Amino acid sequence: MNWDDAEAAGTDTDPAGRLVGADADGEDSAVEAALRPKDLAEFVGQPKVREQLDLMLRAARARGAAADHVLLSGAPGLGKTTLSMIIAAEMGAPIRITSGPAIQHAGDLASILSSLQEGEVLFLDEIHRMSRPAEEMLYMAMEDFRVDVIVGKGPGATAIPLELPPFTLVGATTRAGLLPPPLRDRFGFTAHMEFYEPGELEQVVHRSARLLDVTTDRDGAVEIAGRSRGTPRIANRLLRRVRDYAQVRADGRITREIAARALEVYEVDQRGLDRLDRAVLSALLKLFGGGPVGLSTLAVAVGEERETVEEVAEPFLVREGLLARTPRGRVATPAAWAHLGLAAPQNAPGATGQTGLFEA
Ligand SMILES: Nc1ncnc2c1ncn2[C@@H]1O[C@H](COP(=O)(O)OP(=O)(O)OP(=O)(O)O)[C@@H](O)[C@H]1O
Repeated sequence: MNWDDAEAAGTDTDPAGRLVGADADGEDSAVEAALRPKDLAEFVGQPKVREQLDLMLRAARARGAAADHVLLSGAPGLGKTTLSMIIAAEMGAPIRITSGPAIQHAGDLASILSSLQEGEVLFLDEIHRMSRPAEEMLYMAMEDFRVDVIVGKGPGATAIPLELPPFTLVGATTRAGLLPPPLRDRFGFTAHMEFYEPGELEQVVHRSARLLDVTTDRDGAVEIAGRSRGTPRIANRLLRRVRDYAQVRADGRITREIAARALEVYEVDQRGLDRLDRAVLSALLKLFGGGPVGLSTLAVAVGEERETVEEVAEPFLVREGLLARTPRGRVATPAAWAHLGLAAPQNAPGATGQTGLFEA
């Protein structure tokens, strides 16, 4: 598993209710629809993806043809579902939404494909989790707009070809590396969604605040954006919690001070680390002098499962440059000491003469 995959996989297992988890929770699903940008112009950030998609969609529209199949990869909460809806809206086409885990049999896919209208967008979330037979059926559907429906079983089984109307498949995955090359190659356009810059998240916060009818000044938005781990879904969720605080404990307006106080209550620090992230870092620094220490030992020290530390806390700590996974164990970087306000001892990893540790 490479680091990107680890980050993506990690967020799949976010404990329910984790304020800084990137997966959608029940409350998110309810409000996300209202906060989703409706067209490319409203979609914040990802300038390259936007420009490339814009060109592709304009050209398809001019030709009066269905757009090419699109593969969107990237961590949860970065806007893959939103973009798929925008693609449909820009093409003036209806959209059908399903996911890999929902398609366990080729027959499930055949019934969806055979009911598509001409030009319809089929959004297939978590496409890497589709069953093998369904995946193979999809190859032909994507390339030739045709599927073979197998009728009967054993030696008497026959394949009945079924023509499909031209459609656009938008596949989304957190794990592009897991897609078999024949599937990946059938997408005419592939986009990797990056984490958002603080300035972009600030725009997301302003936009959502407007839609939620809450007033935030510039510094308030900056404060929320800085704690949102590069992810619009988290920015929107933190905004909602700060709004609650502003309504109950202040006059309803969001300023830097209100945002900081609110997120202190919810234990999300200036860099977006929550209680679990800080517990891992704190154990690594205070109990093990910054490491190296084995994952199992670290997990016991924080009273969590090994998988929770590895898949939920570590990916973000690695991305932030606070923790490194080395062949000899987990190691805190000099930035970790600084973040927790501790002085690194002379012999801490990263101090003079110890740098080799960080080469994994
Ligand atoms: N570029 C953006 N501009 C403004 N809001 C955004 C942007 N990207 C995502 N959002 C908001 O973040 C929320 C999550 O986005 P979305 O559901 O599209 O993410 P996703 O990548 O599909 O996540 P998952 O992989 O969990 O399905 C939505 O409410 C959406 O409004």
